[in-house]
Amino acid sequence: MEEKYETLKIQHESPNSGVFNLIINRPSVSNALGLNFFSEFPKVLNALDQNPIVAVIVLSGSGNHFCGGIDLKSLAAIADDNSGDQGRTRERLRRKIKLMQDAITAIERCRKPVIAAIHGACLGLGINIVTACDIRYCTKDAFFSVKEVDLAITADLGTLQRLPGIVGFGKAMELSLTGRRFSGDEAKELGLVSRVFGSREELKEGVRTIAEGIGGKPPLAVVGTKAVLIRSRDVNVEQGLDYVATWNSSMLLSEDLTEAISAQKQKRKPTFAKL
Ligand SMILES: CC/C=C\C=C\CC(=O)SCCNC(=O)CCNC(=O)[C@H](O)C(C)(C)COP(=O)(O)OP(=O)(O)OC[C@H]1O[C@@H](n2cnc3c(N)ncnc32)[C@H](O)[C@@H]1OP(=O)(O)O
Repeated sequence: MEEKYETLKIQHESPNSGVFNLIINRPSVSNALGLNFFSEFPKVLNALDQNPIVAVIVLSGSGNHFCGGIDLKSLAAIADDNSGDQGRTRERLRRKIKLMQDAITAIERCRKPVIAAIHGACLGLGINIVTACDIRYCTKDAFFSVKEVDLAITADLGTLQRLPGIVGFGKAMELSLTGRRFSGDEAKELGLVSRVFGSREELKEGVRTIAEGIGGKPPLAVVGTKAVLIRSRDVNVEQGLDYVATWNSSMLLSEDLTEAISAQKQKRKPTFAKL
């Protein structure tokens, strides 16, 4: 994790903390992201996932905005490939889109919770990213837009699949067809974010406290809750219950369980081994 990245920065909250800040780091272009983001992001998330010190990841943006969307300069490079036969050209583009989708889905594949802390603009690609996150918070001055439709793009990196489950089908349709801007307060009303903070400092501090809280919980139960909720979203109740039965039949009996129960009885703070 010492590696340098072009689009991202990693900060450990403090030496004793399980919270790591993953920061989108292209402030000079409002954190607009090009192709290199899609190769760096899943690599970094996987490294954080595999690192036992990491309990929770907080995703934020440097500079004035969370994410100004796809880098409009690189959008042309993604789509502008007309070499060779049409079939092969289209198949190449399909593969590129699938790789970009996988980069966003890496958030869900990461076992550790990923919390989005959003300030300023969260546009297009930004919405694809935050809808894949496990929890979202924002500042009062944050603004959002499912902007793809205005650029003649059918959003293809997850917004149309994940947003309806978060805000409801009708609202997702309205936001995606109009591409209209909406505020942090409306995002809260819609259920897109869980809480709105008055300033960026308050967002940072509030999210850090929440992340530290989750980071202090039994790690097996935290990763289990994320895995089972995401799985249950995509299958029916019976299949979801079957999945959690199998999950718990292999992971319920753990030292975490003994420690959690003892600590509660003894009215002390529990300590858990890292994952
Ligand atoms: C296969 C397809 C996959 C994914 C597709 C995703 C679709 C999308 O993401 S759609 C959304 C695309 N984004 C936009 O349309 C946003 C355009 N930008 C803005 O609206 C504004 O710049 C802003 C983000 C709201 C920021 O406004 P402000 O704070 O007033 O700063 P500016 O002076 O406007 O911008 C500063 C600097 O950033 C550059 N920039 C902003 N956004 C982008 C972008 N998306 N791509 C490239 N560059 C961007 C802007 O040009 C400025 O740079 P200068 O060098 O100073 O010009």
